[in-house]
Amino acid sequence: MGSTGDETARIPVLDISPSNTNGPKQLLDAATKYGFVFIENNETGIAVEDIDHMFNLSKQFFDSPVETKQEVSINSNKAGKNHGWLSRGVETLDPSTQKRPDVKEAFNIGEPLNNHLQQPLPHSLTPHTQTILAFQANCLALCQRLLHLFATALDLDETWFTARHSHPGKPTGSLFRMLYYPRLETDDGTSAPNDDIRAGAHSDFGSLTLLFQQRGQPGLEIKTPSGEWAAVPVDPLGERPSPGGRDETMRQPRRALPILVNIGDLLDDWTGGLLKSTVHRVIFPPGAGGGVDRYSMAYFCHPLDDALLEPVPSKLVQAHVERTGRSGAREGRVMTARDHLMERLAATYTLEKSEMSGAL
Ligand SMILES: O=C(O)CCC(=O)C(=O)O
Ligand SMILES: [Fe+2]
Repeated sequence: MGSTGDETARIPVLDISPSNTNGPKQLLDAATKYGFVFIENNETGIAVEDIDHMFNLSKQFFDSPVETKQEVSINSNKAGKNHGWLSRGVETLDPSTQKRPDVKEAFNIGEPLNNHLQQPLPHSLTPHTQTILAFQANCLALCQRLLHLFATALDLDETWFTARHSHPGKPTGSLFRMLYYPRLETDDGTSAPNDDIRAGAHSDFGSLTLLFQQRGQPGLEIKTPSGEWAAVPVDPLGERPSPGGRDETMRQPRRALPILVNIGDLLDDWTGGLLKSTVHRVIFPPGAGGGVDRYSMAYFCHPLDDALLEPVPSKLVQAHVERTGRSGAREGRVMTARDHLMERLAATYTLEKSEMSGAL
């Protein structure tokens, strides 16, 4: 499984507001070096109240009785494939090393079509449908902003990626996922890490992932090029000491946490590996962090189902493809984004021999 390093991952924190004219280049550099980047959650981001609201809804859902969650189970007839609630023990993200399934629950909500969700919500969430739709729309808008910056940095037509990720009435593979990792319960009341893991090592399937975390609930790690695991901070900016030495933080409005962004396998393949998808996992952190529940939310952004993974007409990408010999095509055939997703899901099904599994 690899040892947990003491290291904290050095992931850059970027300002992508229009006033930062170096934004596109800084974003491309981070994506090619680390595959992970924090985005300052300023006017270009998502309101902290909206994120808090979604975390409250998520907690409310995971706290609800198991029968309520069962109604929207991923295995129930009502929910479409990949959509719905995954109970603890259903998903094993790294079957090659894990003795036991991931210690987590998840609720997968597919991308709305024409502003309508394509699956039933549990009763506790139905009154909040508009809030959820608005949050998904905000996540998509942030991904589109990032894809626009990537196109600029790669010297492409600025809509090259965005046009392939969203079009009214057309389905995509995008998915919004609420995650709940219960704290570790041990017989003696300690929270010492054992063989259990919250989410096994994996890389994400799509183009970009946005990850929302909460203060005091660490656990995410990324694999560094040397093969060590490095902790991803929840708050890479930390609390800055006030000049007078007094703790001013209590009197100030709560600062929004930067949003974590990572590159998925599809964008890695599409760019011949120029943009890197990086392996990551979620652990019970040693010490106090392992003894607290962790809630996170991920938005997995995927292209339109029928988007062709044709060569990206950028000199930078083409030079990289020539070096690596990799492209979005299989045996010379240009795939669609949907083919790409199905190929990944099929590989995961075979590994796990379960009806539904795998990161999206
Ligand atoms: O919860 C997290 O921090 C990460 C979740 C994740 O990597 C995934 O669901 O793909
Ligand atoms: Fe992931």
